[in-house]
Amino acid sequence: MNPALNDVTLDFATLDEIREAAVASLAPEVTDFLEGGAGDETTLRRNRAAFAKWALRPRVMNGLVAPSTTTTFMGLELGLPVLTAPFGVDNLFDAEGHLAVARANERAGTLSIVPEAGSFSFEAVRAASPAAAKIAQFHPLASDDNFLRILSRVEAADYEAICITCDCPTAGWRQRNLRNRYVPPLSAASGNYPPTPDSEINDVFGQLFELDAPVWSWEKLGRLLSGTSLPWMAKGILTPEDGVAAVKAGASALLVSNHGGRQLDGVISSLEALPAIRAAVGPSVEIALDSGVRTGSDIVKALALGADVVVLGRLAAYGLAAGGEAGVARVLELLKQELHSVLTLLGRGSIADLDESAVMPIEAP
Ligand SMILES: Cc1cc2nc3c(=O)[nH]c(=O)nc-3n(C[C@H](O)[C@H](O)[C@H](O)COP(=O)(O)O)c2cc1C
Ligand SMILES: O=C(O)C(=O)c1ccccc1
Repeated sequence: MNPALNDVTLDFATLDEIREAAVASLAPEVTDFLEGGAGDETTLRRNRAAFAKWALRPRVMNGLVAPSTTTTFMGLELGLPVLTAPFGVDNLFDAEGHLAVARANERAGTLSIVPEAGSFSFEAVRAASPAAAKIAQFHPLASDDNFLRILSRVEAADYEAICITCDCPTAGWRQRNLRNRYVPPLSAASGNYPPTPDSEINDVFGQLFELDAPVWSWEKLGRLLSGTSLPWMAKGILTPEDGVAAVKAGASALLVSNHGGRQLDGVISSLEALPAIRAAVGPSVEIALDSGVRTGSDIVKALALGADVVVLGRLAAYGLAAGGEAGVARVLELLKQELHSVLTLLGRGSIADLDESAVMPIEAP
């Protein structure tokens, strides 16, 4: 964050202004790292195009009063059907990183998914905001011992749910970073791995830079998580087959995601993937969706097509870069206001009222 922006943060009138302020405050190679995708960025573009292929179907004059946006996800209460995404190397965007993200979520009544590869430890983020830092994300990478050690820390710090990132055994082929000769600093991803002689940081995140990294199995993941009483969600699901496999391994929730177009270029958008995954796992499995969510009407479309909540990656990071805690809080506030406007104009009194009748497929404009 540019400190000069501090006192004007609440003047941000639109989410686009927040993105512009973020880009203005970051070095160009950091902006490319944040905004870029893998390969030709086909999937990155597709994530946005997918939302434009659905129109809203409003019902008017139905006597509704102010819409309700409260819900629950994985047993946790939310004022909005929104979580912020686990994004690593967060002190590249603001010195307070996920401490600020969690505090902003607390202000909005939403929750933060706290990353293993963040600049602050799970314990520190939880302490900064026990009300919002309730879900810890970690990677099925490197040794079983390290995975179980992280799990124990998350349990001891009183996190209430877990998110396992399943689509990132190795980093995607990110051409902007290659052209910029840019690799984000390992130190910014080391909040959970302070540099001691026996630190395993290089085992865990070193694997992200290996091309032929070993990939875990559902069977192994399910076995290592069988000892925890915390519910877990599988992040990075794009097919009904993997949705069903994750549930079989013990997941109670799925995060339908292509990692914001940053992993395998050429895959479908998460919004396109969602309906078949919902159909395959049925109504009892909770589903979150990320990758391309940028507006209140995007939230409505994702929920109408089968998601229970959405997760914000770039939008949260833009807020952080534009104004630290206040910037993220402003992102969440503007989204909430837009969501209220859209629900009222759509004639839906609560997010539970969002089903397929709220949308129709159209030719992309
Ligand atoms: C800078 C950055 C860092 C990220 N780091 C992680 C990470 O450490 N773990 C993870 O599971 N996903 C990570 N992601 C992916 C996000 O959790 C999320 O899936 C993605 O940003 C959603 O798409 P969106 O940015 O279009 O909202 C990262 C994303 C960005 C932009
Ligand atoms: O950049 C990413 O998408 C990502 O997942 C990540 C993972 C570890 C450290 C930093 C970013």
